[in-house]
Amino acid sequence: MDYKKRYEEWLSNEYFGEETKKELMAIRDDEEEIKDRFYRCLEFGTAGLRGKIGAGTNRMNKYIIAQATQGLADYIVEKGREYMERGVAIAYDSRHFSREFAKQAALVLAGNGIKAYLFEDLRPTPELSFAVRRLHTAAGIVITASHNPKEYNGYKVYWEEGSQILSDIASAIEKNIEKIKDFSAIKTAEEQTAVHQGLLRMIGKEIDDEYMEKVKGLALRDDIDKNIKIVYTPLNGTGNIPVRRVLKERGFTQVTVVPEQENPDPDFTTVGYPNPEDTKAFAYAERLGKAVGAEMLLATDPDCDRVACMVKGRDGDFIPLNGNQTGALLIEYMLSSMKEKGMLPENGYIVKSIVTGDLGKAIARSYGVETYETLTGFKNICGKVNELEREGGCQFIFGYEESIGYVAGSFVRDKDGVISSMLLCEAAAYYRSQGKTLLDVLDEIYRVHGYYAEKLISLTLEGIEGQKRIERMMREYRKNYPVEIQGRKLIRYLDYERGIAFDLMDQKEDALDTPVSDVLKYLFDDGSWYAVRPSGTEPKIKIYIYSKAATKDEAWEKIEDFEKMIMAQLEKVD
Ligand SMILES: O=P(O)(O)OC[C@H]1O[C@H](O)[C@H](O)[C@@H](O)[C@@H]1O
Repeated sequence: MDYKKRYEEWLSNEYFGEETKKELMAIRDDEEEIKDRFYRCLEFGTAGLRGKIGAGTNRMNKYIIAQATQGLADYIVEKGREYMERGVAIAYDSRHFSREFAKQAALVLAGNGIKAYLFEDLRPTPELSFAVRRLHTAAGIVITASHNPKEYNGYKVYWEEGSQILSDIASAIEKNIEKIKDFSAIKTAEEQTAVHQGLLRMIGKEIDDEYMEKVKGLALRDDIDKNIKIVYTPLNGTGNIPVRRVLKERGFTQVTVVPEQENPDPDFTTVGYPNPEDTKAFAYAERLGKAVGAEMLLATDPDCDRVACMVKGRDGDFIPLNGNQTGALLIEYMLSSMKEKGMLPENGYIVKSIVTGDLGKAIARSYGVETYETLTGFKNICGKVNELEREGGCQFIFGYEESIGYVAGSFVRDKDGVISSMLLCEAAAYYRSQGKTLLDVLDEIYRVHGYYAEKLISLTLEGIEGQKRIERMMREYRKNYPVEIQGRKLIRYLDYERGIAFDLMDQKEDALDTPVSDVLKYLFDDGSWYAVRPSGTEPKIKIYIYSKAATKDEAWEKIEDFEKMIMAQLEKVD
């Protein structure tokens, strides 16, 4: 169906309310806007459905939520009675309409005879993963757009092991969605009826308490200096209550929370783009940090599955740590503490993505710990954990990505900003008791393993035109890529879409055993490499550049050379 037909259908079908029709009537003469809202239906990307809030098939609204949930409900019904009774746990964040969308999803499930466990108020995404495992539900839903700007919302789906669905279930749900030709076929229960029939149950404190105990159970040491001064910002999202609570219960007495960003604010008034990967999100925390003499700043993203930190440097300024550096520090802290305490398993492993740097892997190897790699997305990282758990014989220690997502332990199958905030504070407090900051420890790591540098470049290209240009860039780059960069020679490239790895030395092609994904990765003879891929959560093309050298300057020189060459190549594509 073309976009115009979809638009007309939404205007004429009685299922769509007056508000929606009014919103759509207002864009009647704006062809571009109609096209943008209706040229496609939202699809499951890196982290579920994600889009701008508004009326249309390419937008997030209660109809799209109902439609997606009907698709999920059909999938659960196909699985049988037992799955329907086990039901679905639902959480939501602080965004516009998150609460309403969560309720809508619960009522569609109930309308299909599936039990819904709805959190009474906003909760971090990882707690939903915990709830799925704890309540033994068939599935889970979180209404969140993570760190996207305020105009966005999203819909993440979890399956019974507590991790986000992979492409097999996502395409089964998408097929079910396609079958819904008429929105009025979606079954929705009345709230009262759902409660009365035992199909809608509220959950809250009991899950919080158990989750908290589990998180604290991951603590590795108590010989730490808990007087470390920390400034924390939940960026107006869901982290405020759980992160504060875990730090308090672990005995950290000097935690100050940024007051302007403490409470939920769907407009993210003080931060704009609430992504702690971007150091601008730390502006308020930095100011407060200087005023109170903090040694470390922490920021969780709005659904609190990710955390970033900044550490006070020698001159008093706060220095940001990127996801690769924080991951490396957490690996070093965890593995060295486990080793010291005789807790390091012989068959332990960590998981990272193919675009995450190699320093964590080098550290893990030095402790005899294996590293597995997956495609981008925590669903893939935790999917690997699920798979290895089924096979048995090895023990998961830590999973992480360069995009500041980390998890430890086995009770949450997603990245967890609460767990990682606790571990980061613990690590910082432990090293403080030895007179070191996390920056000092990072330097020690570089001295032992070599200097690793990395740069992530994201080009934002919005709308249909942007999407097309990203497609063109990927298509062109696939055919035309540099084989030499300032004397460094390309030795191997991997094309995850075509499922091949090509070795330039012996001109040999191997098949990759990873699922198909639009990612290109180029490896050079000096150990440097880079990858190019479209983002699955934002209208961006992402370029990840990595180098390793004996010194910092040398490592950065390489990054700059690579950046110039890659960007020149990409910018040729208009
Ligand atoms: O690079 P993108 O496709 O935008 O994904 C960025 C991040 O999005 C979500 O948070 C996923 O759970 C992460 O695993 C992923 O790294």
